[in-house]
Amino acid sequence: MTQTPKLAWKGVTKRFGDRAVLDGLDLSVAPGRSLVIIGGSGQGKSVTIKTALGLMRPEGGQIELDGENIVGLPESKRRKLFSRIGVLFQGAALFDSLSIWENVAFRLLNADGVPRKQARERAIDALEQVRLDPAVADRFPSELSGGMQKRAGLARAVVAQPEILFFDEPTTGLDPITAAAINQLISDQVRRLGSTAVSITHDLASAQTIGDEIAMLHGGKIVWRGPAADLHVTDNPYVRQFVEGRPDGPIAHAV
Ligand SMILES: Nc1ncnc2c1ncn2[C@@H]1O[C@H](COP(=O)(O)OP(=O)(O)OP(=O)(O)O)[C@@H](O)[C@H]1O
Repeated sequence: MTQTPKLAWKGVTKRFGDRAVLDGLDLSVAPGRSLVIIGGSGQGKSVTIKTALGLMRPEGGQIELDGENIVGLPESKRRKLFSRIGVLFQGAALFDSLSIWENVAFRLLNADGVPRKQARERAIDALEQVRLDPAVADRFPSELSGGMQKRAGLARAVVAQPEILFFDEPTTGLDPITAAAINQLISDQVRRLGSTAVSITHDLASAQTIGDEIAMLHGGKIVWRGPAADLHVTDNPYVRQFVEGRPDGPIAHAV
């Protein structure tokens, strides 16, 4: 018997005006696996994640978590579902007016009703997991470098030990060395928690560090999927053009 995927998009369609950004998207990720979605700008990578988070509602298809459709869940059920999910948004998305520990513990304090003292301890543990000094806990986001903010965002994503982690362009705006450190931390945390991970990135080095598997989204569908190591050997024309950064090829003709 085949294993039920942790998360699956089944025939998902999402339109904006006349354009179907997702056009019958079929994609799934098995429990404990890390899937990275690559693809050109505007191809619907963020929309794919937003539909799974319930931030955008698809017009067609199903999105299944552990085999159960989660499209159109009422708010109370959606909130419950969120307690099983951690997200690192592009730009870390920390609240400027909250200290770092309050940012990291936001969900514990505001959704899970964890007392402040205990929430602070858990936040500091999570900061240590991402190699941030406990002294950072009482500082504010504006006092941290971009790389440290990403680490704090990662600590917030993992603090409640989620079953599923989403990473939206986790290394955008970082220098290559800091980006490599963040990729390694992401990979370590996903493995430590045994979580299922879905990431989107433009950065191929990032895709190969954090992904067991890579899927390429183009024209609202997955045009290639394979083990991360195959990215550089597949002869799929979409992947070849993307990896080699060539302006000519099926991607240029399709847009
Ligand atoms: N709320 C919205 N209203 C209208 N159009 C939208 C909305 N959100 C996304 N789109 C459109 O959907 C398409 C896909 O957007 P999306 O952000 O998912 O692309 P992406 O693959 O993540 O691109 P990038 O790599 O540039 O971030 C784009 O053409 C975008 O303009």
